[in-house]
Amino acid sequence: MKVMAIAPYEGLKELLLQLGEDEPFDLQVEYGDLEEGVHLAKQAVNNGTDIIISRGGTAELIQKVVSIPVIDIEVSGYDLLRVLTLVKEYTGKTAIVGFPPISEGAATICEIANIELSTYTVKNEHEVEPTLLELHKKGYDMFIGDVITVKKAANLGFNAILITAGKESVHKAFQQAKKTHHLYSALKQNYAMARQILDHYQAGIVVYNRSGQVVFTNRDFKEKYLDLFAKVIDLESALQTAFKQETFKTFVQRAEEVWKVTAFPMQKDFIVFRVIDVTNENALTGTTLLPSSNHSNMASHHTKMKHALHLAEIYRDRDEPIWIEGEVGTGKEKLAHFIHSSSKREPYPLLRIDCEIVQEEQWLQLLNIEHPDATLLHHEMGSVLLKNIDALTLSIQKRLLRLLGTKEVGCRFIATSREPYQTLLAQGVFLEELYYKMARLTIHLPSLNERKEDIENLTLLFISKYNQKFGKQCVGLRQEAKEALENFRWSGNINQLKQVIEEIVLISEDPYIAVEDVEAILKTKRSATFQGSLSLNGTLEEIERRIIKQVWEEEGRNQTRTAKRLGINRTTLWRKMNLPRLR
Ligand SMILES: Nc1ncnc2c1ncn2[C@@H]1O[C@H](COP(=O)(O)OP(=O)(O)OP(=O)(O)O)[C@@H](O)[C@H]1O
Repeated sequence: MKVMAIAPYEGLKELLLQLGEDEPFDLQVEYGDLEEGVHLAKQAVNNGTDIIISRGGTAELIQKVVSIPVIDIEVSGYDLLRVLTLVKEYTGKTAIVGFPPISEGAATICEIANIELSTYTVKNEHEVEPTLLELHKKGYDMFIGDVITVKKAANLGFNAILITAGKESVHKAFQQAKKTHHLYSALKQNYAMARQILDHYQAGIVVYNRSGQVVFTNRDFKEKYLDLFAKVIDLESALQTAFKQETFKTFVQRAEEVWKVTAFPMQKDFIVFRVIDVTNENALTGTTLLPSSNHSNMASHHTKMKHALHLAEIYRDRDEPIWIEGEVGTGKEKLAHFIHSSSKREPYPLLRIDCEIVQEEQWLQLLNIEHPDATLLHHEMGSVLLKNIDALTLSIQKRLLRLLGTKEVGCRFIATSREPYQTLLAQGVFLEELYYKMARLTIHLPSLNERKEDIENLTLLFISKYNQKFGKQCVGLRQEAKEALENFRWSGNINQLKQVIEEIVLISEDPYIAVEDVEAILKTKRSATFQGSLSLNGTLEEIERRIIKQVWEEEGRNQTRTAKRLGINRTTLWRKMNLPRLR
């Protein structure tokens, strides 16, 4: 055991050296008062000292800055008795000025030994000087106290006697140092073991205090996450949430990596974060974590579309689920990305669940109420896009409803539906209760045929995109080409327009797209109709299925209009084509 004793006055250094000779530990003694003592203590810690011994104010200051045990050589009754006996015969007026342990102890001894002395208590260092001055005015000319009192009195030119430490006090401090070291060694060993376990733990561990300072990290965290963690996570709100809700769970997307983050409070003032890299874990088919991105190009000239964008801006920072309705390819998903990426949840990714693709068993994994780590429950801080929610089977709808009813789900839901909700409810294919839960805020997107005034701008946008892709230099559209696009019936909406422009840009040779190129491509789209090249091969059931699919595509994948055009009801349509999987 290595002990460093820091004596705030020279005499104590001598006593410590003398008594230390009989002790079994390795003792080094230095003289140093207050700040000087602190400086020595810091050096001692760096040199591998196990325990520090000091006295009074110096010990107190050292205790605040070092993380090893500091033993105070307390003022004992003997120390007081000695000094009181010394001044007993002094004829001037004497006062004892000190912190409570000194002043109260002295008062008791004076009473027992019948010594007439006044005692004054100070609560901190700054009170010493005014107290001395005040007492001096009252006629006191001798003061007794510890190093601080004596130094201040000397500075003011008053007489003062230091309460020095006696042998008993120093012996007691040595005993205490040995006991403390024994206890501290055991704790140190436990700590080292815990540290080793955490360093071999296959997850990054970091602990923050309330002010956002790191107080602990394990090896995995230091190696993999240290530089980026505070950048990819909104630390202030993460700490606030974890303190408030006792938990914080989220996924974080960083370039190609996906991290699963879980946090919880510890001992009131700290938050422990566990970070696991789940990039290579098998993602469920149909679910994707998408980083937030910039979607500034959604502007429109169309009144209804402008209204939809205005609503999106109002809704983005609210936590209620949003239901976006619109025909196939009208930009529902794009709007969902815009809402998420421009919201307060932007630091976290958007979990996209394609309800047409995700299978029943996968849903069980996503919605597993019994499992606290179920993906949906874990994505508390981000947004979840339920793409084409109208394709959910009733049994999954019931499970989702149950989950929403039993657990606090922290993520913000955005659902998109190709079918108008009135139809879904009237046909009984969607649970009314779930609809009202998921559609607390609603946005309707107009079809492209309704917003012809946007066709030109969208076309220019897509031209620039495909110029880049194919190395072309198209700079615009001829008037007739633009009119041809505006007069076309866009059953697949923006999605279809985008695909058409891709083909046009690819075949076009002129800087301005000619109407002939547009017509050539649009013709292929039109010819894919009933009368056109519909194959009559296969069984009657297969041909019927092909016809239904054709009409469904032409009607913008709208089940109601498809059913109406074919003269059958929606339930029959569902049964015949198992529509949700028809893509
Ligand atoms: N305002 C827009 N500006 C540019 N591109 C857009 C815009 N809106 C939609 N798109 C593009 O059109 C395509 C279809 O959009 P999106 O997937 O968002 O439609 P959707 O309504 O969700 O489709 P679905 O009905 O198939 O789910 C995407 O490639 C998207 O990038």
